[in-house]
Amino acid sequence: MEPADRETVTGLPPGIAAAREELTPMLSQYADLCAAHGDALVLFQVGDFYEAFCEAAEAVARVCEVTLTERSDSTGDYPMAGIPIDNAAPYLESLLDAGYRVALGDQVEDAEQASGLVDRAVTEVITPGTVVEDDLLEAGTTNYVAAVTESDGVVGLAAVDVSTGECLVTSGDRDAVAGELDRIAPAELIAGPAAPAFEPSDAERGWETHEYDADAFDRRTAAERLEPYLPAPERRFDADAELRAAGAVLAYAEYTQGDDGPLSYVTRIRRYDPRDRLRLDAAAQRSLELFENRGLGASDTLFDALDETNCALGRRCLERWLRRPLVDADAIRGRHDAVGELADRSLAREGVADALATAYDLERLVSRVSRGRADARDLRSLGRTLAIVPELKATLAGADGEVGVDGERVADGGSEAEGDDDAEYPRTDRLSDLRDRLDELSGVRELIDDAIATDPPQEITEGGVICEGFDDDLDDLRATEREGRRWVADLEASERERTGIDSLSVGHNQVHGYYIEVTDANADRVPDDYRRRQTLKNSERYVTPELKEREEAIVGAAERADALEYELFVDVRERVASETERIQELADALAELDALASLATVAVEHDYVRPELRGGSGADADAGIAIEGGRHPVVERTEESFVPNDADLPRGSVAVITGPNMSGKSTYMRSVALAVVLAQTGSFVPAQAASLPVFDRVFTRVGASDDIAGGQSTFMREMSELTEILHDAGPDSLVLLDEVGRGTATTDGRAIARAAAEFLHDELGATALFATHYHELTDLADERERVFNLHFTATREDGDVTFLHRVVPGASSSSYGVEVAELAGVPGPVVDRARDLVAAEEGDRRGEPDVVGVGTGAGDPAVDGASSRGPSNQEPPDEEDEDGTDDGGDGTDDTDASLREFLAEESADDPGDGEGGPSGRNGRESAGSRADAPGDADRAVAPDAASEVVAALRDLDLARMTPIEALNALHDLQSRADDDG
Ligand SMILES: Nc1ncnc2c1ncn2[C@@H]1O[C@H](COP(=O)(O)OP(=O)(O)OP(=O)(O)O)[C@@H](O)[C@H]1O
Repeated sequence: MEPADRETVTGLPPGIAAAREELTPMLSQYADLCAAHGDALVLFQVGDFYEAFCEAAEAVARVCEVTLTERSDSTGDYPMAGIPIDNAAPYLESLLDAGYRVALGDQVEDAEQASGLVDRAVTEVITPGTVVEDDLLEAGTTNYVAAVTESDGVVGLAAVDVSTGECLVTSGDRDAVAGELDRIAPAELIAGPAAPAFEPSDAERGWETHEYDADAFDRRTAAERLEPYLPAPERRFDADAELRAAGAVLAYAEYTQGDDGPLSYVTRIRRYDPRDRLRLDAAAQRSLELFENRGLGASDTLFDALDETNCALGRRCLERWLRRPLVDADAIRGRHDAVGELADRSLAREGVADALATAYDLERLVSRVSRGRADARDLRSLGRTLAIVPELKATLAGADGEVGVDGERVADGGSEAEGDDDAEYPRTDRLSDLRDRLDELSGVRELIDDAIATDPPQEITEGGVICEGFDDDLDDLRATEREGRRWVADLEASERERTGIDSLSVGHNQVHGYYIEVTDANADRVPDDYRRRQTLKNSERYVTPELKEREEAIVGAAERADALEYELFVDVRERVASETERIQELADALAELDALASLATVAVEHDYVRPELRGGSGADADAGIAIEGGRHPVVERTEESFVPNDADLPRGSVAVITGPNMSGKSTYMRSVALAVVLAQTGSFVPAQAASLPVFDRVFTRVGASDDIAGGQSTFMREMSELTEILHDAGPDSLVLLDEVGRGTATTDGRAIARAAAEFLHDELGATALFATHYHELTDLADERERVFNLHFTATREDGDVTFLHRVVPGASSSSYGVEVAELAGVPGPVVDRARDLVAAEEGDRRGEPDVVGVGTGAGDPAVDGASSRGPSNQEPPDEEDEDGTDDGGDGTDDTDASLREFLAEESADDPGDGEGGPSGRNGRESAGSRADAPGDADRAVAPDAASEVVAALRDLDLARMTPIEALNALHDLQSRADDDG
């Protein structure tokens, strides 16, 4: 969102610029910071507030809903608005939401020590992609800023998460980088010179793009910038564009963190090749509902189904894995091994989960530590997280009394299993490796334990953060302070005794310090050494020379102790920061362990099975998908009785799936694709058994009304997605096509669907699942070697339609539309009539005598009219189509049509007109024109009440109705038929 007045409030507000010559020293300092941060709104620390002035103040007041005040000084009268520093987060969030970048101009010297104007500097520029404040970041998520640029025809992409220090670099052609951007979904994108434009394919996961200093993308500048992070950077990247993008994104990240030099916590710059990961573009992520589900509740996503992580580190890791599943079979098997071991070892799994539940977000903590922003509580949290490491290592090595897979009890990790060393834990390389990577960092932990108080205050300048015993000087100062206070505490008793005044009391206040209070009634008994300090209504307050001396000693010791504590704290923080890299490596290991344990928990709790990975070389090279009793991981949790289905898809085969609406086609196809995605993520899969090849890309194209295409032309979108698939898919791709072609006129749609299926099979060799209502596509099974048909069925019981959700071989009856209408209770005459019309149309196409109105269609009430080869089981003895493959394009289709298609075509003025589009299918318009259409009189319309119902039936715009709307409409028609009857 770009605020309309952004340019007047970012950089130097015009009001300040106009008064440049007369500004007070403070405003002049403000003006300098504004001028240096032309793209940001500067918030300027004045005591406990961040203030903005003039037009910037107006924006802050409006966006943050705070009061706009007027300030007067030698500059003149001008508006001012401020937000409290100790509760700045919600206001900063509002400013970010309103599209501003915010520069924090902090006081960088102690106001009390400053002679004259306090020094201020911008310590951080808060932007959507570079926020580091916990309050502004969602736990367990990543927040990237990315940079793109093009060089030598290669597009480079670099992304950094400033809150954790993670940095990713890759390159490719424009499409590959677009796919990666969709996957990474940065909050902010900075574009270098010559960078192609990248629009998010999903507005809700969109990024804000802006251009950034072209110099930062310069090769030499970028290399210099990278040097402290990565020695000899020129040799580390595959492409020049990668180096430039990486240099620029780090330049931007440094700028937002106050331009204080290299970010020491960015220690892991990871270069990767998009081809090393299963490619899942935004369309696939969306239609497989990996991270979002806009149909069901927002939480009904694959990620939610898998997320049993116990800490933010693991959650981020699992998300990364799911966004970028593996393609290397050994790496995948490594994860499966570990998941399997954790699934088998319930004690270890639970131990890991319990320990990790107490882990803090180590990545964000350590980045705060190395930025010098961590407080004492952060260090304590870090220490507590380190404390779980020994426990985790022991748990992985086999806790006391752990029961082995074979049911044998395993003590202390020792082996008791059948004389082999199987029971040595961890059993798998992956978990052993993880255990070895669990660095106890005992030095850091002991330092924190020894130095930092157990429950320290948030403020690090006011004492109470360093433990006693850590530093002798500090202990001495605290002892002096304590001794002084004890003396004061005893003073009351001793003075009462000395003076004989029982009501004498000793107290303290901020202004006057310690005092001895005596009521006026006892004034005459006050000793000579008392000096009056304050007069109250009925009493006087005094000090004695000794009390004053003690007070000075106490205050002096306390102040020096506070200052020393701060120094000690900063020193401890720096010592911890010097171990940043090791802590980050530990964070990685904890994250992976949590993600693996989460996958194991899901596998156990939801009865997943380890998939066998096939493919590669030898006899297995052509192995395809073989799933027994597969389930949809999300739908099975919401559907009380989910029906498992098998999937047997040889490599390069195309399954044409037919069946009524709502019968389960989409769910089935998605279950298959999700099994592939899950397996390559390292997860087990929801099935009884699964054997899967490793795919390199999953493509999906779901039907127009299943898609959330906003205001776009759905057909156009459908076709561009199809284009991408037909360009890019290959033998290692899995393709899901759900009702391709339904967004346009039936004849065209059918032709496109068929041609696409043929191309997938003949040219691309991709493994594909193709759900369609175009029954003619089932003919392909006769014509193509690796095309086969599957269908879904429904039955009726006591008048209720029941979808069996079971996939069976063969094609469904071509007229399932009519049969579902019958099952739903559409009156008999209408169903019969519809059946006649279908038969007539089929007859017409085959040049048979017109059967319209003859009323042949008794039909079989069971919908499961499977025929393994295409046409309806109600057809007259089949006369083989002569050219059943290829005339879709001319509009004179020679195959049968379902009722729905028939009606849709009937409503178009010219069935051969490919321009029909959605408006050509508007039932209402075409019904009007039909009355005058030549030949209409020939069409026998039943002379009874049903004719009205038939007319209404025609008026339905089936192509645009949801299944529920269709059922409601049928219900309505039925009521009307009943009324008429
Ligand atoms: N195997 C199954 N077991 C139980 N319920 C299922 C199963 N498959 C699907 N369903 C239920 O049926 C509903 C419809 O399924 P789905 O959307 O897959 O049907 P469809 O045939 O693709 O429909 P359409 O052709 O209208 O897109 C789902 O929302 C789900 O609740």
